[in-house]
Amino acid sequence: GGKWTYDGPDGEHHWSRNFPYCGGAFQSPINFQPELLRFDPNLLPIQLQDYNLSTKEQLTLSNNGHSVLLSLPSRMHLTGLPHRYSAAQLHFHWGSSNTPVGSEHTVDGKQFGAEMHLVHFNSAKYPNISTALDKSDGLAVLGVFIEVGEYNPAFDRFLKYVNGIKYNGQKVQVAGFNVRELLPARLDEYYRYDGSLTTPPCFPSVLWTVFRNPVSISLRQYLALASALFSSHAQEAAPMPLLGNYRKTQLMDNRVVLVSFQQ
Ligand SMILES: NS(=O)(=O)c1c(F)c(F)c(S(=O)(=O)CCO)c(N[C@H]2CCCc3ccccc32)c1F
Ligand SMILES: [Zn+2]
Repeated sequence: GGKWTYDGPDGEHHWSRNFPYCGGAFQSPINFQPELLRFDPNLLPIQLQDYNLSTKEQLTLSNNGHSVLLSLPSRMHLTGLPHRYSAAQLHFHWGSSNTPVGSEHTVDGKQFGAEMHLVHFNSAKYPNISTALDKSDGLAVLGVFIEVGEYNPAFDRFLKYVNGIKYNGQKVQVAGFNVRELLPARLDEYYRYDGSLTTPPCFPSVLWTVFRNPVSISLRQYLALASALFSSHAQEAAPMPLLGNYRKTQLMDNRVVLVSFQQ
């Protein structure tokens, strides 16, 4: 599909011209408004299978001009959801160096420093993510709020390589690690709703699970994301910093947000 950006003439208000679903219903992200939350006792703790990758495993860290992505082997998967969902990649959304707020989902209007997404596809029903992408039961994304605060050694497993992927199209190999360490302690406390990809093509195909509790990274780690990366290619004359790569919150369209926690 066509090129798209987060601001300017190809920014989010124009996405629906080339990507019709972006102007449709059940879009993400959303604001978690306390009065619209409903406790659901049937929401099970999320179970991570094979998340502890061997250091012999090689993962690809890449800059695709929209975010920084880490490829994940499909052997990694989730249970505790309506289907088995296999991992595909994780990526981030962040703000800028002088405005360290860039999460996509918000809680009662509060935006966090950044947000990590682990994209999975319904491997019980579809052979790969490409076939699952536009199916209503195709994807499950885990969202993790990130706060700027204490240093987080788990994030340095890959953040220390971002200088090798400063420009769009660049990739480096990083050693496998325990991806569980990137997630908050409580996998039983989360927001759950039906939504979409937050970037074009915006397919309404995502079962969202956003964990209640944020993780923290240091300001220096945050700046590795928010000041080291460019959306432009290396050889382009005018380098374009990759900043503010988050979509604004979308209409609820009569959706209810379920929560697995009570107080
Ligand atoms: N917030 S979000 O909705 O989770 C989300 C992003 F924000 C995001 F930027 C990406 S992207 O970097 O791939 C650039 C956009 O195509 C994705 N990719 C997904 C969907 C698109 C195709 C694809 C193919 C293989 C693996 C993952 C994906 C994404 F799902
Ligand atoms: Zn995302």
